[in-house]
Formats: sequence, C-alpha cells, structure tokens
Amino acid sequence: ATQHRLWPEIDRISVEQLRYARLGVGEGGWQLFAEDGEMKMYKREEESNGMVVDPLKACHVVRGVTGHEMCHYFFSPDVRMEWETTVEQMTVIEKIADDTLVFLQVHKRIWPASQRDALFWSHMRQVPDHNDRDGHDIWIVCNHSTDNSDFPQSNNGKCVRVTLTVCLVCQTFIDPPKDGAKITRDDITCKITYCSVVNPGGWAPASVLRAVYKREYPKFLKRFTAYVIDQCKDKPIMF
Ligand SMILES: CCCCCc1ccc(-c2ccc(S(=O)(=O)CCO)cc2)cc1[C@H]1C[C@H]1c1ccccn1
Repeated sequence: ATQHRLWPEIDRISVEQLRYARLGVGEGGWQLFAEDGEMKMYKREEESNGMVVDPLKACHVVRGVTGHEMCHYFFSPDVRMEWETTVEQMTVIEKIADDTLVFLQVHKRIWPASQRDALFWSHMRQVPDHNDRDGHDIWIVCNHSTDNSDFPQSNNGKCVRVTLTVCLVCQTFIDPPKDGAKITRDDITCKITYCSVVNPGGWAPASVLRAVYKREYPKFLKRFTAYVIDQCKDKPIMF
C-alpha cells in the first residue's frame, strides 16, 4: 500500500519524542513542581509570542502493569472518556492504520479563557530497547497536532485550537520469580515518562494557564495510571 502523506512526519516526531523523553531532567532548566509518591512532575517556564507554552515532563513508576498495557489504554479511543475528565467531546476523524488515528477533541472550557479544541494524530509503537541489559521493550504513544481541511480551526468561532505534542514512553521491568514460576503482576513494574507541550493557540492569562497546568497535569496522570491498574488487575498480562 502507498504510504500515507503524514507517515514521514509521524515517524520523525515519534523518534524525536522518544529521544526527548529519555533525556534526564538534570540539565535543561527543569523545575520540579509536583510530587506524589513515585510521580514527579517537572516543568520549564517558556513563552511563545507572549503565550505560556511551558513544557512538562512527568516521571512515574507504576507496579503491576506493563508498558504495552499503559500505551494500549492511553491510545484507545474506546476508553478515552473513562479517564479523560477535561474532554467534552472526542471524535476519531481518520484511521491511518491500526496503530495510528487522528483525533478531534473539544476540551471543557476553563474560565475565564475561551474553550479549546485539539486536532492531532496519535501513533503507538513498540521500540526494541537494545541498550537495556534486561532487554525490555519500550512502548510509546505520540500525539502531535495536525491540520485537516474538513475541520478548520475555530469551527463557527466556538473553539480556539491548541497545538500540542505529547508522548507517553513506557518501559517494563520484570523481576523474574524464583525457579521459573509463572510471572504474575507482582513481578512487573512500568517506568513511565510523559512529556507534553501545549500551545494554547490564542491568548490566555499566564497566571490562569500556569494554575491550570499545576492543577490538571498531576490529576490527569494520577487518574490515568489508576484507571489502567484497575482495568488490568483481573486480566491476563499483555506483555
Ligand atoms: C485555557 C487552557 C488552554 C489549554 C487547554 C488544554 C487543552 C488540551 C490539553 C491536552 C490535550 C491532550 C492531552 S493527551 O495527553 O494527548 C491525552 C488525550 O486527551 C493532554 C492535554 C491540555 C490543556 C491544558 C489545560 C491543561 C491540561 C492539562 C492536563 C489535562 C487537561 N488540561
């Protein structure tokens, strides 16, 4: 089959986001702004023509689920509204491949800013991780804004369109049980790095945006990871 027109961009951004996620938070001016158990959230304060676009990087360790399971639930349109509390409406407007969809999401309005929507492709892939001695694969979902002439910005002037790049990078670690016993969920741990840069698209007060980010991101990651743990607990492990 001929390649989809977006494929070169999808491949390039996915590779670039994986590399970016794996950079430590030691350099580059990251400041820790939220902590909750194993979850640590960092941000950089950045503006783009007067608009707050603070990059975010969250690191988390979740026991009892695999990276494949984390990415499966993050990618899946069928369950998105189960864990995403800031989305009012979600539509898959194009299926590029089984592992690549285009979403249109209308987000709930955050007073006093105007309502936002986001149009982005979402791609999930498994990346063999050679340089990891216990050789566990890495699973990644990358979401990146895209245009679609059927869904122009500010549909009937209602929403301001944000631009975003998000990646969820998950690595599974297995603590092999004694004498070849079957691996159970007690033997697996998932190391997560979540990165996001959201440009609000139209002006919104810096103080409002930074307060929203500070409140919404920790809530979002906690809720999502709790959802995956709950969904997986009685199911066979998806390695
Ligand atoms: C005045 C507010 C302007 C920006 C509003 C806005 C829109 C989309 C998004 C966003 C869009 C996608 C993703 S995701 O990770 O791909 C999952 C799929 O939904 C994540 C976050 C964020 C925000 C910013 C509020 C901030 C915020 C942060 C976490 C949750 C909700 N809101």
